[in-house]
Amino acid sequence: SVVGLQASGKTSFVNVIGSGQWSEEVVPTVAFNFRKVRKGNVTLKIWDVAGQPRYRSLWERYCSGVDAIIFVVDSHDTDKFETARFELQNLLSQPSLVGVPLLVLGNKNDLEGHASVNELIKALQLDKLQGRPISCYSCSMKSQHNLDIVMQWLAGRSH
Ligand SMILES: Nc1nc2c(ncn2[C@@H]2O[C@H](COP(=O)(O)OP(=O)(O)OP(=O)(O)O)[C@@H](O)[C@H]2O)c(=O)[nH]1
Ligand SMILES: [Mg+2]
Repeated sequence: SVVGLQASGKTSFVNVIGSGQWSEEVVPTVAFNFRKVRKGNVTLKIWDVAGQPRYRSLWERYCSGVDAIIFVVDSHDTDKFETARFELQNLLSQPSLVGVPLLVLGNKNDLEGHASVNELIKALQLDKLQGRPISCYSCSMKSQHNLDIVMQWLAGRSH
């Protein structure tokens, strides 16, 4: 399940891994989309959930029972880190999501002034989280930087 604040790049991520298609013009997601992506021997079934405030109450439902939660952050939009931290910590405090692996993507690292992985760990208080596997990568859907390690991580969560 892919969650995170609006305009962080969730749908761009799904588009890029699904079809290699990058676009500046992506329509904000309404509620959610489901997509199947085949990569080698692995088929990913992905919930791409909308990030605007009115849809955030859907996140928990779409994250329960999944093999991994991907939380996408716009690593260039530092003003939104506090809201991202709040929403992430709130989501992960749900009893239904205990133990579900978490992958945090600091997206848009093609933009000058983006936060590093260490800055994201601090801002989102990822070091406070316990009881689940957690990884955090800096990446860009635009340049496709680090998408290979993201795919490796996801393949490792498959069963
Ligand atoms: N520069 C840059 N822009 C990006 C990147 N990824 C996404 N964007 C842009 O960010 C904007 C929002 O992307 P979306 O993929 O629609 O974001 P979203 O998280 O799905 O947003 P919601 O569906 O509203 O929750 C679009 O204009 C994208 O082109 C990136 O890696 N670099
Ligand atoms: Mg979207």
